[in-house]
Amino acid sequence: MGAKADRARKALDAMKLLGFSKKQSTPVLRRLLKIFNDNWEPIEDECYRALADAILDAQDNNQTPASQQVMQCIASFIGQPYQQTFTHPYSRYILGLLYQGTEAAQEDLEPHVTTRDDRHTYASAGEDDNETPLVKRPRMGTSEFGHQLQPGPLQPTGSAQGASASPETHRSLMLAQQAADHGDPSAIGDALILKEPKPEPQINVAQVKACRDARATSDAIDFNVGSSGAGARGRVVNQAQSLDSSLQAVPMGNNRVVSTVQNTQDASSVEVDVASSTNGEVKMSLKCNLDLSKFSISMEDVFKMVEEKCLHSYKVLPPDFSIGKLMSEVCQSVAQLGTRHADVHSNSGGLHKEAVAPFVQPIACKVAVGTNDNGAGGSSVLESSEPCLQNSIVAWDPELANCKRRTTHDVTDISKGEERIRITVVNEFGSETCPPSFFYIPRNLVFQNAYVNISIARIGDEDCCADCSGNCLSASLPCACARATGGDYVYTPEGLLKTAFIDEWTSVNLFPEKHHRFYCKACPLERSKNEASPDPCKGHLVRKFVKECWSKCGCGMQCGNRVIQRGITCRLQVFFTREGKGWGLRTLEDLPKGAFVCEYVGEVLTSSELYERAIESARNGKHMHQVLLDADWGSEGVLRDEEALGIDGTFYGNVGRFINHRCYDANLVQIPVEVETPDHHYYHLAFFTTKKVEAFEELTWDYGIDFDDVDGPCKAFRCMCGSRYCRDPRSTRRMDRAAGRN
Ligand SMILES: C[S@@+](CC[C@H](N)C(=O)[O-])C[C@H]1O[C@@H](n2cnc3c(N)ncnc32)[C@H](O)[C@@H]1O
Repeated sequence: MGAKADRARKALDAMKLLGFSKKQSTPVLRRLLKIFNDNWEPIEDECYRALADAILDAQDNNQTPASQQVMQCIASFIGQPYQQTFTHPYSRYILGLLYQGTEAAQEDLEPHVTTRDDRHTYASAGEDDNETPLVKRPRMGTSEFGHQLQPGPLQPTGSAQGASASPETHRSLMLAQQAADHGDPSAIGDALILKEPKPEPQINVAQVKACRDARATSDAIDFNVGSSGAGARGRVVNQAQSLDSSLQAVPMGNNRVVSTVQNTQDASSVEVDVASSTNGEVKMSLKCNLDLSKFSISMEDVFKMVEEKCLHSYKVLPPDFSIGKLMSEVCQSVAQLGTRHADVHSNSGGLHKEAVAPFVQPIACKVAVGTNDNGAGGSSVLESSEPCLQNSIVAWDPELANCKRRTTHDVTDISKGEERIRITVVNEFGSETCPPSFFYIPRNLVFQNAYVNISIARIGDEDCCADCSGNCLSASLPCACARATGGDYVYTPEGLLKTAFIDEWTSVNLFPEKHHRFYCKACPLERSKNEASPDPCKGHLVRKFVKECWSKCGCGMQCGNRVIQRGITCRLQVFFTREGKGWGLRTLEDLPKGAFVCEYVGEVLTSSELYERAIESARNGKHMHQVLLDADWGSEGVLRDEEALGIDGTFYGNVGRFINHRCYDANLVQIPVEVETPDHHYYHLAFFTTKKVEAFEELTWDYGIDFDDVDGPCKAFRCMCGSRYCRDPRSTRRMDRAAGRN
């Protein structure tokens, strides 16, 4: 028996001991081997924990979709049997992708395929609830203050690859699951990080088994859901009664979508039918083979029962979860897809335009100009007498964002579809339904004078790996891009930043006094404050860079040395903090140490533009939210103004602008990442986790504020981070510490 077969046998034996059959374990093992490029170690680690987790995950995927829960509830109300015998279509889809190219793909999957549009259709039928972690993952445990807080150089804690194979494995699989939860098959490709993108399978309609033993009298349950999202009405009708005449059910491809939930073994089926009219109404109906003629069912009771069932199945749902809302969202999605469809048609000559539903407002809230809608809530943003620009965030005044323009936030996705994953907004404590106004941008934009020269010609051979192919991390020798980090890649094969690097960066940020500072001869910052006689430079921390492969490299987008350029992949939520810090950002899933969360994104400004904005805001008694890109100013000689850059997330930004400050033991660290430009005038500022973070924990970073600097021009907010190491002398934690109470 070959070594590989021997290892496979051992793995299957180990699974057998855990109660998993060979049939259950074999395809999952094949899949893991593919994910890990035939590397057995992460699979064998911790007594095959990754394999066991993956098998459980595959089983988890057999969740009951909400539409089917509705049918079950109705069946149970009228006392008819309802037997669930199907597989979750998305889990099937994930498996389809994971198994592609393997024998298992052909062996294990029934012919079930769906087109991109049909997946939307199915998602519309109540499957795609991105707002909530429908499948609660097992927690990985959090080590409190997981990294060193003692001054002094941090010791690398060993190779991250070996040290935490299991959580990393877990994360790969979680990402795949979450991608499927989101109905985003393209995300699955990335979740698998090292897999080549595969062509999508093709079929017309999402089909799953359902309603096995139901009687065949074809009744329909119609839900009239207001397109404004105001609520949901329902009634049960006989199939003979068709959709209201006001709602023209037009053929699929215009404004009607039909998703058949069908048992492939018998003829019974549940049909989800969504139609929209030209006056903006959207109507959804579920048709099932149940004899409802003798029963009068309250939709309220049905919804309540479905909600309870969802809670039972999915474990974690937001407090305001309701089937009514889910239905509303289905209707909005139909309308939005209809609008996109309209655009396509109008661009191609306006044909069919009249058949398309007008745009229906998303669940949204408008923020009025000039309202005193300070997202920072109870936190005291003290006003500065003088504009201030430091190496990190100084203070933030969301009101300032309001004074320029007013925008509308979609609380079901603050990114308005700009990110690959939806980012919801919730406020469990206050009356403000959404954060103050700003424009969401997923990537930095140059404001005006900043010199951001992205040019292929400027990238020399030494700054790219043109001869590479596929995934640089699996090459026998590190490519040229790894030279920037001492010839070693900073990422693990699972896409996590290695522990040694995180600890090093964290140390620089936490203990700047222990690290090298660069003092400019002619500091651009001081120059922008006073060109005629600038003050001496106050020093800039020298920070190490990550260098990712990019377009001039021969590798592909799936290369393991490309992480931040793929964008946000973890499930995030903007929420209102209870401590009075205003809005914050949290994760909805467990994250291992080293996970990329998001970039700090905003307008790229020159140091004098930043300063001008700071003056303007100080004049209004306001502060701004600016970060300097000064990590490598020391190697640049004398910088011209247009080369000394910073990022301002006040008016245009991404979720990074919601990350609050925490003294010392923050769970994120900001790291400079070079992607498109070899010089370090411009770079990306990326947030990675410094330790394991549990689902629903707030994400924080240490702004580096010196709270003791009471004489300086900048008056920091009163810190409410709650850390036992809080530096703010006004914080109760620090006062307690000073009094020897903790
Ligand atoms: C980058 S913004 C973070 C998002 C902000 N909380 C919001 O509502 O938009 C920074 C501002 O948040 C508030 N903030 C952040 N961390 C804080 C903390 N630890 N304690 C009190 N306020 C905090 C301060 O008003 C600060 O100026």
